[in-house]
Amino acid sequence: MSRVKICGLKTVEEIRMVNDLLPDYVGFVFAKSKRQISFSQAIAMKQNLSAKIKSVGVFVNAPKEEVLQAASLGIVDLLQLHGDEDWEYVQQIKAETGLPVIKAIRVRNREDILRGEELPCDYLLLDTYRAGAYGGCGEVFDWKLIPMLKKPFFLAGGLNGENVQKAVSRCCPFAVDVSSAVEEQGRKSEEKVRKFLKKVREVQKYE
Ligand SMILES: O=C(O)c1ccccc1NCC(=O)[C@H](O)[C@H](O)COP(=O)(O)O
Repeated sequence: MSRVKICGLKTVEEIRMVNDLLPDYVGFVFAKSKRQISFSQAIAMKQNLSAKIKSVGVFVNAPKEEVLQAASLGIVDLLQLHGDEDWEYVQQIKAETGLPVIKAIRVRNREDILRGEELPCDYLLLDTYRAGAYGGCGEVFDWKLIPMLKKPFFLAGGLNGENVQKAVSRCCPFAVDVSSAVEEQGRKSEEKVRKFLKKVREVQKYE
């Protein structure tokens, strides 16, 4: 049964909306992005978030102190490292925060994914590679590149209400992750999030 992460929420209103729909995870983007939020925004959002939904802090090559601060503020239940963080960085963040770590891999080829498996993280997140952008691009990568993996993985990159059932059946991810396709004018759309969740839950009913 694939879980669902809705990434890039920016407001308490969006939090109230997902509290009714209950995805498994929401992502708070602290990296430079059109979806970037501050720690004080995240505090208000986490205070209003249902205890049934876990919050994931998304960082790109951040100073370790920044990640440790987010962990100590209690605004994140998991950490997503979405940049070029190496083995030592991942290991240190995991040891010092005690939080589960998701390491994002921007996939160009199968070797990128296999190298990711060697990192001391709890989960991988497989996303589309696009030069000059770290994430949230809304583009699909070639799922045929995904090998058999030992680690559970989040599948990201251009997922939407039309392709997510195929993605779940073909790739069997631990979770699917979406951002761009559930937005309307830069905000998460209730209708699109609802449809995405329905599609994921539907495919699993028939398996
Ligand atoms: O979403 C962003 O703006 C972002 C910026 C920098 C690093 C990571 C970012 N997002 C991480 C995610 O987990 C997204 O959900 C993932 O990249 C998929 O996005 P999309 O293809 O738009 O569904």
